[in-house]
Amino acid sequence: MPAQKIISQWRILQPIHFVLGLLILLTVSLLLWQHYGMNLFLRFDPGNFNQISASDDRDNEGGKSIGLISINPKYWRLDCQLQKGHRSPYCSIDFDLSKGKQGIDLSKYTDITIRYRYQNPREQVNLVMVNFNPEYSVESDYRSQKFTEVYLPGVMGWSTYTLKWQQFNVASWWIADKKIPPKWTDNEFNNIREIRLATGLYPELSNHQIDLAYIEFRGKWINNNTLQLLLLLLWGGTAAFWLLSELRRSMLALQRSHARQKDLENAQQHLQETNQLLAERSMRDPLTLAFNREGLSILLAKETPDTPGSIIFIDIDHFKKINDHYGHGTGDQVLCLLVQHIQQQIRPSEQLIRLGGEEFVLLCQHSNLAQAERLAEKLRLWLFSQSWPADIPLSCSFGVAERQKGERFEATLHRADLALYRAKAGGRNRVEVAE
Ligand SMILES: Nc1nc2c(ncn2[C@@H]2O[C@H](COP(=O)(O)OP(=O)(O)OP(=O)(O)O)[C@@H](O)[C@H]2O)c(=O)[nH]1
Repeated sequence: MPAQKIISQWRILQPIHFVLGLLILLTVSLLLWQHYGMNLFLRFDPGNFNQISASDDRDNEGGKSIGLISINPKYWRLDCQLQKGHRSPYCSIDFDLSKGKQGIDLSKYTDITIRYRYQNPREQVNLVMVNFNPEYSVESDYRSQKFTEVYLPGVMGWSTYTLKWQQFNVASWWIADKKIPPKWTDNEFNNIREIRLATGLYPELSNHQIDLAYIEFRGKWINNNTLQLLLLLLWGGTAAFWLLSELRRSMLALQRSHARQKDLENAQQHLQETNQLLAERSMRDPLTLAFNREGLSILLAKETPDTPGSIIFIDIDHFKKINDHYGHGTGDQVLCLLVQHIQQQIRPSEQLIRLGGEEFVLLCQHSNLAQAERLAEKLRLWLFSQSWPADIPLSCSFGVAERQKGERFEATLHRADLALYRAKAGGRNRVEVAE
């Protein structure tokens, strides 16, 4: 595969893929390390431990048993004469683990291995962990410490047993004697001050001999449960972080998309307004801003031949002379002014159209002939009374026609034009009504 292709394939990977890869690698490494390494080990044997002694029931409730310890290179030997006297005669090998007042935390170990032999196979041995906890223990009372024990079979030959802490039980005599509340009756191994290997329950009152080669403790720096919790937190934390960042990314994308949509809407609205403006402009005469012929046809498109109303044809008298005497610019000013004056006098429903040159038409949709004539007369007087550029004496002629039922607009316009013609012919500055 060419290098280019490999690089382009790597590029499609996102940070989350690298994080996932890293997590998987870390998880597998931790699991393997925990399984094959992270070992904790503690061993007591005659070669490495000498804080050992024998104890028995003498000086205690009338006990008369005698326990003696001897040390061989490979094991400790307890010789014990059990004798009647104590309610439960015993001898034991005691491991003193306390340094000052501090014991050893054995709870981090999971496997306890013991190797021993017992000359009397009908008996049991009693392995006891003695834990000090100020909640229920006092320094002055040895028996106030918690006694957690397990019973193992007496075996003739060397035997090795591996135990778990769950196989130990808090001694029932200790709970009963000390009236221990239930919350302190669970196993505890975090401050072990002494380990004892003693003769069992109700032993035969005779000579006993127990040889102990070693006691070993094995465990892991991180136990299974802690490791599982750690991995759970690692994966859960990463997943939560990833979900939150994805959520944030989606929200930002949504915000961006909303902003884009808003921009589009604004642009669309602007376009619509521009279109409307352009359409509006195309309907208007650019000089006077009255409707033009295009505007007229759009206005008429909304009408039917049955739409009632009247038309007033307006024409400036002798406009050519104004142009000739005062110039085309003044003529333009007069046209604009004329439109402004007419707009002031008409209703919103009445529309003024410049047909061309100095010819205008006023559409009066709601007026009959008499009303339109009155309006034409009013406009004539109004325009005649206005002052015009260069004090031009300006007058207009008007031709009025009412739309007949079913009559086309052009026909009405023609009749109004004829009336206008008559107004011109009749001396101008007057209103004529169509027949
Ligand atoms: N200033 C100016 N003059 C225009 C415009 N359009 C047309 N005209 C002029 O308007 C004049 C119209 O003249 P005529 O049709 O003879 O009409 P008139 O002089 O008003 O005479 P009567 O209508 O008979 O009273 C012409 O001189 C045109 O050049 C325009 O947009 N601006």
